[in-house]
Amino acid sequence: MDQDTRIAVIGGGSWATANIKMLSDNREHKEIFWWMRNTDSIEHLRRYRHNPNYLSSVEIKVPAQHISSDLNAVLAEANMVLLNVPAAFLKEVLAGVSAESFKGKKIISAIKGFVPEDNMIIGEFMHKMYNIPLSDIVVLSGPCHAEEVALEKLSYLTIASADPQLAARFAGLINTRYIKTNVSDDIYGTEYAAVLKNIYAVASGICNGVGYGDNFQSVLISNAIREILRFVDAVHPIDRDIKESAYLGDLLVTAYSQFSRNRMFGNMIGKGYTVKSAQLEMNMIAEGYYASNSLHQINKTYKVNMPICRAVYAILYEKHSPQIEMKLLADQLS
Ligand SMILES: NC(=O)C1=CN([C@@H]2O[C@H](COP(=O)(O)OP(=O)(O)OC[C@H]3O[C@@H](n4cnc5c(N)ncnc54)[C@H](OP(=O)(O)O)[C@@H]3O)[C@@H](O)[C@H]2O)C=CC1
Ligand SMILES: O=C(CO)COP(=O)(O)O
Repeated sequence: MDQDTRIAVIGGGSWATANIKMLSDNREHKEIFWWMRNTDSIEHLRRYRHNPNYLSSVEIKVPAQHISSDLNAVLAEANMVLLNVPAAFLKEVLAGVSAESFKGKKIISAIKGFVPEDNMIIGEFMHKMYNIPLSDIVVLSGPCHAEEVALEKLSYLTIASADPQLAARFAGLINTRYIKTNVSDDIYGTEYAAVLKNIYAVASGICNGVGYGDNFQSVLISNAIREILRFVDAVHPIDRDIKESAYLGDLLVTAYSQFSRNRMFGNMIGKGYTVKSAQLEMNMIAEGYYASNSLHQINKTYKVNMPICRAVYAILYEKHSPQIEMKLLADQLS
């Protein structure tokens, strides 16, 4: 791979802002370009060097002329593309982009969600829709919340690719004093686990919202990791240790953290908010809501026993009572 790194970050939310910070703080030479849809935010960033709406304390060091709402222009500058828009909007954002625009570029997905209409993880979607070779795809996963990156709290990222050299190369571009990196070749398992844990974080929030305590939550989460293992083993059976940070760690941080949007969203649902009112209240993305529906569709093929995901789907999409569903679920956990 050429060492001249020109990386485009696509997305303007919290995690994109955190990724910009990590890439900027990392010492390896690189040029960074940034696409976001919000032109007011771009103006603000150019003048004041802070993203007005997400992680606004973070100082942005990307040159003003490298920040743009013209996606094709930003892609044209880059040889690496870090995708970071919520999965539900990825197709819409990429609507005017051809496979040619991605040709020869390395694609890093920092998204933790399914493309809704296609029910595909992002790596699979980019491979199938844009002909990106699997060996040019990198999955960037946690456990890591954007808010703690802003505070420079020590965090670990997992970087998965079928090409170990590419994974190591990207790790070398993002590690810093406060970011350590693990590399993995489990692109499917890393991505599926990162998407599924959002559904369990919603479940964790729902339980809290309806009044269950820490004792029950620990049982819920130990059952959740078994569900994740059953699912990833069914979809992509390889030898993996589910206790590694990319799987168990990401589940734990999202299910327990004060910063988790999925948990926050679930908590509101448990307290009786409708999906719409919870989404409006948050003003941030809870991927677990969309993932719940896609997982329900995907699992019609695999038929994995996933009672927690089934309960979350019933609450979010079939309008079942959170109290009753959680009571029914409690009888199935051990
Ligand atoms: N936050 C985190 O700690 C982490 C997040 N991730 C993942 O990163 C991805 C992005 O999440 P995150 O940055 O946190 O998101 P945020 O909730 O911080 O921000 C939401 C983003 O979505 C954009 N958006 C909202 N509606 C639309 C739309 N209709 N079309 C296009 N874009 C839209 C917003 O743009 P605008 O401001 O213009 O409305 C904004 O950039 C998700 O897959 C998430 O799971 C992964 C690891 C950690
Ligand atoms: O993926 C995350 C942490 O690893 C972020 O989770 P939330 O979207 O629930 O905040």
